[in-house]
Amino acid sequence: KPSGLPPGRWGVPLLGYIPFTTKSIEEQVTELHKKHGDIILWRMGTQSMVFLNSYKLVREAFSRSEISDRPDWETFKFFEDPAVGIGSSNGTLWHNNRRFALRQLRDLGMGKSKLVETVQQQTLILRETLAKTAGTPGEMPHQLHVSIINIIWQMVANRHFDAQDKRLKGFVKHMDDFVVLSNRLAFKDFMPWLQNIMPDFLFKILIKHHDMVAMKEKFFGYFHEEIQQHRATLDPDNPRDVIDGYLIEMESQKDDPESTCSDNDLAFLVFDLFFAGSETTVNTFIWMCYYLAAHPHVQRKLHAEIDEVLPDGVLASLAEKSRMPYTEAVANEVLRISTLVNFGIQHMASADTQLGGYSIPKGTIVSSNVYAVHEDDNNWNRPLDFLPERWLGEDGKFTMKKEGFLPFGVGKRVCVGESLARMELFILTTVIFQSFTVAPPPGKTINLVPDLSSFFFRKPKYNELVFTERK
Ligand code: HEM
Repeated sequence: KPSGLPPGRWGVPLLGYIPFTTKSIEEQVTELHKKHGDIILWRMGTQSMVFLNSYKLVREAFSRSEISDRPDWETFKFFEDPAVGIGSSNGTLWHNNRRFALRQLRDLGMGKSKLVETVQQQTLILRETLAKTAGTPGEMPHQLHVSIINIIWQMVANRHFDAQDKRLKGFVKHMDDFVVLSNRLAFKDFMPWLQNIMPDFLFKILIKHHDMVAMKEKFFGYFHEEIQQHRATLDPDNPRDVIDGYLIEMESQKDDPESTCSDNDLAFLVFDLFFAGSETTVNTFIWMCYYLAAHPHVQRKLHAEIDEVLPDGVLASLAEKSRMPYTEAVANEVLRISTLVNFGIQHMASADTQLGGYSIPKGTIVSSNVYAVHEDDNNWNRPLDFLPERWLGEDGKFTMKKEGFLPFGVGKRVCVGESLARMELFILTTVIFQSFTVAPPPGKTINLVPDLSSFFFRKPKYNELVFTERK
């Protein structure tokens, strides 16, 4: 092991350190954190993975441009070289796309009534769906997924679909299949030498190369079709959505040799907004329902605030947000305690650098251990308890505490959809809990232990819920 690297697991060449244990990566990283401190190294295959366990280190690292690239992984790039879109790209193209996306999300996602109305409408559809099964135990209806996807479709392509729409069903299925297939690409990223010792056709079977390529064509076919339809009906003076916005920008740069715009880039940008914006929001709301079902006294306070500020079924818009500190506190506490994206999205060092007194060579993968930060008792009093009150000042007002809070990341690659996600959570929570009480089925309890089987998400485990209509 070269000197100067953070402490941790090095292992053997090519394979790195392979533990013989059934423990999840999160459990193992937690053990390494306890043993070695706030910065640890774990060599997985050929990849040097550094995990940062304190807020201070994460903020310092992710504010630096030399630790703001994405890994050069096929799992992120999907056979595009160099990567395009926003979530996986680097350099000037990423910069341009990030600026573009932030501008679009600022115009469409915050306060502008069109998207707020869409979120309200989609939440009302969810409310109707829940009303049909009120009083009977069941899982969170699929309509939640459909509603969240429709909100993104509306913003991106000015469209929405019926829950029964075949195209939407195909779209949701492709998205799930894509996640499963992309896991196979990890072989290419973590053990690239396999490609040199295996016949090409066998390696392609291993990573399901042909299935992935076929899936990519089908999936991206949707977006290219949508882009063509938009181009054919574009009115530059009245942009309808993100696709129109991009096409206008592309046209204005058509004579600029430095322009990074292309149809393919736009298709990936659209994909990134769907991908980054749907599972995250859906699962955060499921966590919200689970925590409220498990903590009826919190739910009662939430109901009281909703009834006071939004009497007689008045629909929430963003105007009420500042008068609903408890609702905001509940949302923040759910984001903290559930830690959905437990290792953030991976960054990569684009140059040799130093961090926390250790060397970080170019190419090192750097992850935040968000779970460690969210349960750090230097940042939080009784971190393992669900206490929305921790977000309220003595005057009862909501106080945003940034130190030690990382659900959306921090620094140069911080989530571009945070304001949209917060707006969705606010409207979903107020509209659904205005109408319903949620509880576990009689005699049962809610299991709040997360499913740690996936590297990227700390998903809620399956729990049955009973939504009961409020009088
Ligand atoms: C509760 C919901 C959400 C959570 C918890 C969440 C969390 C995150 C996290 C942890 C990152 C990685 C930051 C980093 O690399 O350091 C991220 C990036 C990103 N998020 Fe979100 N997100 C949510 C909703 C959304 C929504 C609604 C959208 C847009 C529709 C979105 C779009 C993105 C994009 C495009 C990136 C990549 C940014 C870049 O690479 O520069 N997210 N998000």
